[in-house]
Amino acid sequence: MTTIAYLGPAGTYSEIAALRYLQLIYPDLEPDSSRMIPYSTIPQAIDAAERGQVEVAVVPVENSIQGGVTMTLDSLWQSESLQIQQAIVLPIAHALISCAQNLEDIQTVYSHPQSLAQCQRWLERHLPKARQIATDSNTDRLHQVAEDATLAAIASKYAAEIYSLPILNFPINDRPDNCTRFLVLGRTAPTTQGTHSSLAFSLDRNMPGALVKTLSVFAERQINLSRIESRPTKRSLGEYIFFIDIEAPIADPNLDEALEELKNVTENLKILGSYAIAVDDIAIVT
Ligand SMILES: O=C(O)C(=O)C[C@]1(C(=O)O)C=C[C@@H](O)C=C1
Repeated sequence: MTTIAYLGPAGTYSEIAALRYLQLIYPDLEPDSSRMIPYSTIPQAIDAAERGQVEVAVVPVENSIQGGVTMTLDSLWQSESLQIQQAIVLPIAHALISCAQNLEDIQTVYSHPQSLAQCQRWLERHLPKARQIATDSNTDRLHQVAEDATLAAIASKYAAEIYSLPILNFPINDRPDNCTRFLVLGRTAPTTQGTHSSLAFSLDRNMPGALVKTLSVFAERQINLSRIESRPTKRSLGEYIFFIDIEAPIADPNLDEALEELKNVTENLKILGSYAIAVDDIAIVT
């Protein structure tokens, strides 16, 4: 059975996405966490898959409110062997978890920066005086929250359930349609037939119109792009890596031709994978 790295400790949305992945690849088995290994940060989980300590890592890549998860994008660009095996989109409904009797008793709220940002307006309205402390994951401080009624954490209902902690408010995300896309990353090519592909490339900054040239390679062939996002190369100001999602499998001859042409107009081109997307309206554990 597949071993999976995810952002821990137990109870994160990444764990829920990993359980969903197990359900997709072993539809006849009850998904269980025994082959899932929690890591403290997203780069550590990705690194474990890159080194072969686990078969795959399940990591968040994009949220509908906050956009790209930069740590994941940077690790993907640096990776030498990982391919996207599968994408999973999950609804994200946050709970305010605390042993406090009233909101007024809460002095500190812990959560991952993405989750704090997804609840920003609710926090400003209901907990204007509480300190917001960013943590490596949503479930990082749940043991402390269990022992001190002045503390709260933002995490899933599933997390509250597995740590046996009370939920003070639910849902507290600013938008009801909040959702996050997760990627399953592994060293082998995916076994299922892909529907989408992802690429990343850097450009020669001295080539005028370089970005337009890359985009017209797709436009000329009627290939639909569903996302374009940039990250700094970190070499110098004004140099970027572009991440592109394409609504076509890599085996599509039209895309194959486009990729050949793309090699001439990019400095460094990486094919990140061709994969299927599972979109869930309701998470298996909400
Ligand atoms: O997996 C988790 O629970 C996390 O803490 C990470 C994370 C993220 O980085 O986007 C995952 C999903 C939600 O969008 C909020 C936080």
